[in-house]
Amino acid sequence: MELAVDVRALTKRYGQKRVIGGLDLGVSSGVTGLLGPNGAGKTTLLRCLATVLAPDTGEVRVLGLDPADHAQRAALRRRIGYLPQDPELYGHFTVAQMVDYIAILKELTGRRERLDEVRRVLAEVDLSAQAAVKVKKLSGGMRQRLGIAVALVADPDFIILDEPTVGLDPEQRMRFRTLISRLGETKVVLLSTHQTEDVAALCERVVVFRAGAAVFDGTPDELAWQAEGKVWSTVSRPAGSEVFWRTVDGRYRVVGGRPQDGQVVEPTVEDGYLRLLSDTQEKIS
Ligand SMILES: Nc1ncnc2c1ncn2[C@@H]1O[C@H](COP(=O)(O)OP(=O)(O)OP(=O)(O)O)[C@@H](O)[C@H]1O
Repeated sequence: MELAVDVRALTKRYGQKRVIGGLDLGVSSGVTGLLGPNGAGKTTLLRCLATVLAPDTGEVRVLGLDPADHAQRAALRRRIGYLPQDPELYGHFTVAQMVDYIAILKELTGRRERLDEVRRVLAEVDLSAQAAVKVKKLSGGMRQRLGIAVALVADPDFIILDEPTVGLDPEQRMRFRTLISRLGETKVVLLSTHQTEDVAALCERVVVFRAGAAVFDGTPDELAWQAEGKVWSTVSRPAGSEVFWRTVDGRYRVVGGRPQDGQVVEPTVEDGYLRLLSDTQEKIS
């Protein structure tokens, strides 16, 4: 199967700072999540794939097209939907006008066709009732949903979402998961997030980024297994330097070495992620 995203030896610097160093990544289908701490390079990678940033070195092919080539880049842009970290939305437009504007940029020329498309994507993100509201009057979560709607205009084959669930309330997050899971059946979706629950719920594959390198690539279950036998529940506060936090039942959840009186518990994706980060931190330091 041809890879939808094929990245070889990609590097990107900002001035002297190397943000991505020799990354290889292939994505074929479905929903892939990028996890990683702040500053790991997730947004930089997504911007390179969305053709808004050129890598310094390396090869990138998206949907078989080369973003470095002018004609292929234009062809690719027609097939990409992108939610940036800070989507540019025009406050004085209504919600419907904003989506219509993007539909024009996406070369939907017929008025009827655009009207249908505006209705379709607003319904997807549950914003139909706000179609006539000015963008500047939307709440943060509604703005985020509008950003997602904009990314879905013209039915793109490759959907890139940079922290799509930021600001969404629990109900809208569930709705978003259903939407993305459905899209993942026929489209390629790549999203970055800090929400390990979203990764567990909707990604078939997860890539963990750290300091511009992929330090894990596998299924959410495989990420959880990174912490197998290393997650504990205990009544007393751990004395060591392990990662731990207090849970609602008043006990402590510890990821690392066995604390005194610790009972081993089933790891989650979050546990696996924390374990992986502390392991790679130990190797870095
Ligand atoms: N335009 C820029 N100029 C200079 N440095 C930048 C620029 N954009 C990002 N950086 C730096 O590059 C590094 C990677 O940033 P990036 O936004 O790609 O990380 P991220 O993994 O998306 O982080 P977050 O989870 O906080 O969004 C950071 O150290 C950041 O400060």
